[in-house]
Formats: sequence, structure tokens, C-alpha cells
Amino acid sequence: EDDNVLHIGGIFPIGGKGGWQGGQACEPAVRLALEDVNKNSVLSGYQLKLHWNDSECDPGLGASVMYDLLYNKPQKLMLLAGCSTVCTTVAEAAKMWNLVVLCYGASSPALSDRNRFPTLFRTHPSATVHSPTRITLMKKFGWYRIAILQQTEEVFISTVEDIELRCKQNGIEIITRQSFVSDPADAVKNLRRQDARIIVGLFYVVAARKVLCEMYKQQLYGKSYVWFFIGWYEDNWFELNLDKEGIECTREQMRIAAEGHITTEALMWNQNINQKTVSGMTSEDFRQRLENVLRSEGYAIDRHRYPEGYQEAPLAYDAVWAVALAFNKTMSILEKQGKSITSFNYNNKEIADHIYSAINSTQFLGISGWVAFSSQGDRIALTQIEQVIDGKYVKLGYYDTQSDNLTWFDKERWIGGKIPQDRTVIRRVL
Ligand SMILES: CC1(C)CO[C@@H](CC(=O)O)CN1
Repeated sequence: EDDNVLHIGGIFPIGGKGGWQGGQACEPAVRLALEDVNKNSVLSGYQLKLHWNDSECDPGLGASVMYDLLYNKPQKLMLLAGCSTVCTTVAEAAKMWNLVVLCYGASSPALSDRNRFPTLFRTHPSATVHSPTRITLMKKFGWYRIAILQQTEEVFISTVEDIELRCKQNGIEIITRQSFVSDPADAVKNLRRQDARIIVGLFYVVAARKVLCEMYKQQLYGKSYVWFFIGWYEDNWFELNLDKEGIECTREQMRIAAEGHITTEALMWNQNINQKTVSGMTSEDFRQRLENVLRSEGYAIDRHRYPEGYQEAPLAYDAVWAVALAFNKTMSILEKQGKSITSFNYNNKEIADHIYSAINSTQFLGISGWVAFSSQGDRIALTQIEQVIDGKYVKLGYYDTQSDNLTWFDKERWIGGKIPQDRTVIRRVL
């Protein structure tokens, strides 16, 4: 067995239909990172080698890929994984092999649980990273009476629980919480009945198109309403697939309903595009290299045919750097004790603990921005706020949860020319 190689396992969602096939761009990004880490000999004399397979974002298949990786030589030192469902399964089992699991594509808030997932870290922020941003905006514009409309999916259910907790802490009243499985008509009707004006919407993009058309039909849009949508849908999502998905509104009606809505999303690409990161590349350098690799694999990038996971590719690239920097730290600590990381085995909790604490304290400037982990292994990330103005997304600002700092560009526009109110205001005629 070649003894100057450190082996890691990888589980990527490539094929299949359900969930997120983000491995399509994230596996190539990991390949670039391995190239860079080994070229820069970050592991001083050792090479990092990846053994991986496709989970199709299916937890069962992900589990069998994990067992194949663990029951076949060479022994792996940690696991990379994507998709919330696969990370849940892999991270819950991995502790039995004393393996750290680093998830580059898992947004579920349920994963922030050190009891269930004692060795899990993620470079992908939890969906709860939007919550403090939404609360900050509500307080900025004086909205203390809000409503929630959500799809009944696990990730949105746990996100709503986080929003409820933070609203309570900030004196913001949630007047109603409506949910739907696939048809939002009744839920939207209930919003109107409760005179909801400020609404946080949590659903996947297909459901979002149904909600938007329902908003148009029931006239829950325009100058008296503010909708918060999730910001990681594709840019012109509200004009796409209308026939294919049986949306009964025209593009023009969808555009009218969408005008003015606000989105929040976690930043996954370092915004300072001239800033050199730990690899020596800027995020634009990385974009060029990744797009070249994707072109060579047949994606028509120049015709905007991107693979899934393109947005999250920096998270996968940075995950490999986090592993390499943590292994480097672990190796120097072990050497001082006359030990070697290569003597790690699945029963060796001592070395596993060294790897865990090394990752836990790893911080660096990556392609996705500053990489650091919370005590629950969550990615600490900035969020970006946008608003649809004249049918196009305009950047309104950024929010840093850690420092509670809102960078605001004063670009927001209100259809009625003034900030919408969170309730009907009865003017007392004296
Ligand atoms: C922003 C998004 C699309 C959220 O889901 C992640 C996948 C998952 O959580 O399973 C990938 N990134």
C-alpha cells in the first residue's frame, strides 16, 4: 500500500431525479481542489487521494456507497458527502467508524445536532442562516406582524421553527402559519383572510411558481404586500416552465405578481472577486477553471447550460482545503508525539479526536469566502439580500450574522412609493 498517500471517501449526488444532483459540478470542483492541494504539497510529502461513488441523492444508495468505501481497502480518513438526506444517514452512521463527515451540499437545519451527528461539519450553510437576516429586515422596515407560508418539507418545517423562535425573541408576531403539500390555493386564501401583509415563503422553486400564480389570482401582491422568497432559485424562475408545470398564469401576470419581492440567500462565492484566497486563486479564477472543466465534460456553459451544483461548487472546493489544512495540523501534532496519522484505523478514537478538533478550529479564506465552523459544525456564512425591481433581481445588501452587521445600498423600491405596512391602518378622522 503506497504509504505517502492519505485516502478519503466521497459520496456525490450525480444521477437520479429526486432532491439535488449537485455532485455534477461539485465532484469536478473537488477534483480541482485535490489537484491544488497536492500541487501545493499542503500535506508536506503526502498526497490526498479521493475514492468516491454516486448516491443519486438517495440515502439508501448513499449508505451502500459508504459501506463499500469502508469495507474496501485502502482505509479512509474521513468522508465528503452532499444532499441533506444522504448526509443525515452517513453522518449518523460515521461515528461508529470514528470518521469525520464534511458535507458540502446539505442545508437541512436538522443536521445542526451534535448529539445525533457528533462528527459532522458542513461548508454548506444551514437554511436557518436566512432567519437572522429576515428578522433584521423586518425590524429595519418596522414589520412586527408577519405570516408564514411553507411547503410541508422537512427542511422548511425546521426552518420555520427557527424563525418562530427568533420572532418571539424580537417581539415579532406571527399572525398565521399556512402550509401546503403541493397546491397552495387554500393556504393563500387563509393568508388573505387573516389580512397578512408581510409573508415569508418557504418552498422549492416548482411550488414557488404555483404560489406566485395563486398570489396573482387572489391579488395578494403589489403595493400593500411584501413577500420574502428564497434566493437560490434560478434568476428568471418566475417566467420558466409555465406550460410544462400547468401554471395558469401568463408570463406577464407572473412578472406582475413577482415585482417587488425580497429574497435572502447564503453567499457561496466570495464577493471580493479580486481577493486571492488560500489556494492563491480569486473566486473568478476558480470560476474560469471550473467552467473549462465543465466544458470539457460536455456542458454548454456558453449557452448557460450549467450542471446542478454549479452554485455550490465553491463549497465542495473549500471542503477539500478544510480537510487538507486540518490533516496538516493533525500530522504535526501527532509527529510531536512520535505518532503518525497513517496509523489511524476505524477503532482509533484518539487520532479521530485529533482530526475532529483540527477541523473544528480550521479557518481560512476560501473561494466561498471566510470558512469557519460553529460548535455544531455549521458553516458560518454571509447572506445576500435582493429585490425584484422591474423584473430583475437587484442587490439590496449583505448581512453578517456573527457581527449583526447589515451592509445596505439603499436601492430598495416600493410599488406604492412608501414602505408597505404590516397591517391595515385605520385612520382616525378627528
Ligand atoms: C441551496 C441548496 C439548493 C439547498 O439544498 C442543498 C441540498 C440539500 O440540502 O439537500 C443544496 N443547496
